[in-house]
Amino acid sequence: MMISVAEAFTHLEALIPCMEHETVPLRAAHGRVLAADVTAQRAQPPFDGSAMDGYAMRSADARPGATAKVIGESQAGSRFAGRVGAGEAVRIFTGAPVPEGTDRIVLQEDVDRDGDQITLRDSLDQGPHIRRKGIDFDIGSILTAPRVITPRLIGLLGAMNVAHVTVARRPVIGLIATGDELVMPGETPGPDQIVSSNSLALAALIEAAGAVPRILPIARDTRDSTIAALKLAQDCDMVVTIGGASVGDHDLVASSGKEIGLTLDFYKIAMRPGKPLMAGRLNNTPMLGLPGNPVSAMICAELFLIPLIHASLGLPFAPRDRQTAKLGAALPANGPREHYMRARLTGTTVSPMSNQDSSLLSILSEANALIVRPPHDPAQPAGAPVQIIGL
Ligand SMILES: Nc1nc2c(c(=O)[nH]1)N[C@H]1C(S)=C(S)[C@@H](COP(=O)(O)OP(=O)(O)OC[C@H]3O[C@@H](n4cnc5c(N)ncnc54)[C@H](O)[C@@H]3O)O[C@H]1N2
Ligand code: MOO
Repeated sequence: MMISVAEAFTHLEALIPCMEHETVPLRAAHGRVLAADVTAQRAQPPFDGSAMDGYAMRSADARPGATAKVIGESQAGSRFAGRVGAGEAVRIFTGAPVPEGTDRIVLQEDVDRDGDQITLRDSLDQGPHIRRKGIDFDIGSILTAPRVITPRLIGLLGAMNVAHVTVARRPVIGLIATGDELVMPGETPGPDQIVSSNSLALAALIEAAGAVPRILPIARDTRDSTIAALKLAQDCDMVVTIGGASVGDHDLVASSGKEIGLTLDFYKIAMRPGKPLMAGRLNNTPMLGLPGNPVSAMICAELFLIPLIHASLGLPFAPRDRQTAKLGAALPANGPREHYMRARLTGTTVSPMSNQDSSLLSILSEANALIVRPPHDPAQPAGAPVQIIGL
């Protein structure tokens, strides 16, 4: 019995690998998921600072035509130590601490200087061009987990002087391709063989999602070879098989796996492509069995494996985001399976690719979106709204 895509997603929640935490230097934290809240070790800026190059004065003195005596200099990294009184100014540069007694920076463009005397021009602006202490963040402010550590976040954490962060360990995903027809990428295929391109594509997808792929030896179409490969995967955080999922005489993943402790939560979903998807546990290790067709494998990985990886890292377990777009061409009625059609999104219009066969990698690589069609969706005219998932 086929279950729906939504039901499959619900089943998968119980299979999310549970990752422990580790501490890494901030420099190595890009792309990781923050696992514990972080406290700012300092305020930013740590003092009232100038936002411009100019002169620090009392705002009461900053009038067109006024004059002031320059009594010192404040530069970034080295402040003016004294106090500034009425009729006085301090030469100041962007990022420098604002001297005591001043509350306003006058731009150097608005000043004529003669020795240690300045005269303010008529073009004076409102100012004050001062960045108050802690305006960006205060000492002790909390950055909450979980969140993905982006380059922008690394900048923020660096400014907080947080040198190490606690992150979820990256799950190791064992990848097992199955089939006598496959050779490892880079080897020379025989006349009836093909390259296991799925292994490479899935490894890249897994890496991009924040996990560590481990490409295991190809399982040949025998019980012994399939069992041997599955056993190699048992110390991974999750095992992903490719192919051998359907009903053919040589589709051995489920039958061989069961001999060594594989229990399936589901097998077959009402989805196109991806019907023979299966999921369960190989003893304690979560297992996802992808169909072998290259497009089916990639789309199932996009829809199910990426959310599983994200959730294992501590992010919410959620289906891929969907948007609405306008159909660029009419579509016939859909069959009983939820159809994920390879498509090209241009602006707000999405057009299905001409051939939806689940073996076509060239079409998959040209696509930048999937149109999601519900089971039994009636025919749709061009211009109708449809749901899409970005690729
Ligand atoms: N009688 C039926 N036949 C099939 C059904 C069905 O319901 N009844 N379902 C079809 C559907 S839908 C799919 S999807 C495929 C999936 O089958 P498997 O998961 O068992 O995949 P394989 O048979 O092993 O391979 C299918 C196809 O993909 C190529 N392949 C496999 N692994 C790789 C790899 N690592 N890299 C690149 N290409 C790979 C393989 O050579 C085959 O061409 O079953 C249909 N059949
Ligand atoms: O469901 Mo299969 O994945 O279409 O080719």
